[in-house]
Amino acid sequence: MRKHIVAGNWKMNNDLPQSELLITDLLKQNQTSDAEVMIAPTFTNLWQAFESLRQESIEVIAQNMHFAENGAYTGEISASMLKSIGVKTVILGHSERRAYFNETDESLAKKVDAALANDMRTIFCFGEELQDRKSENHEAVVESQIKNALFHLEADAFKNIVLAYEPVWAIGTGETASPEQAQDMHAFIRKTLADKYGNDVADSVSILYGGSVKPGNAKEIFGKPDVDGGLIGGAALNAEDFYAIVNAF
Ligand SMILES: O=C(CO)COP(=O)(O)O
Repeated sequence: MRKHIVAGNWKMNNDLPQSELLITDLLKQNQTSDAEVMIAPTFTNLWQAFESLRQESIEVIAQNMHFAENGAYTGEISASMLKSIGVKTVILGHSERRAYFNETDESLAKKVDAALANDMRTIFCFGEELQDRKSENHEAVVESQIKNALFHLEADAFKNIVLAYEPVWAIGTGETASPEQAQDMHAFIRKTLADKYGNDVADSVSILYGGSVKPGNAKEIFGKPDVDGGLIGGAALNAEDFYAIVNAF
């Protein structure tokens, strides 16, 4: 059985008091599903979030990290720094990192290696832009993003990899991929994995969907056989909305 995962990516939202408030609200919600729940606050709020949630079933994860262990990389954070405060999972390759901070498949491959070398789990994000979908190139784009950043790994590494398909045209736009579009792409991703690593690996990797998931559409999207969860942006900033999505399984 693959793990169901719902992760809230807070992006660059919430200062420390706002983060504390949202965590207080999250702790008032009831979980009725079997999903693993995660939140990814900004770096400055990670320690506080970790302390508040130490005894709870919500995992605190990071939005990004550098590939180097340490050194002259002003403004960056390493895997070992995250680990030292208890963070065990990191989101890598988000389309906003790729678009605004020049992250490439090549630099992401190094980040994935650094996370794995530190025994950290990676939620690896990828997805096509609108023009790729319009020109029916979406599968080729996604395939190359996955191959370039991940296919140097041994099969065993996929125990620590979660995939997140986030079509760029559906992020923060209110426009969602239809449940069928999500399912088609997730099945394609699983086949791409199976062709390289075999069915056992492909069937064990959780593939999340991200892009305007809301309480109103989560059930239908999560109902698809190859959708194992969601990476949630805007709706993760409200505790009730977020738990309505967590409980959509
Ligand atoms: O980018 C996302 C999660 O990483 C999705 O963001 P939205 O849910 O706001 O569309």
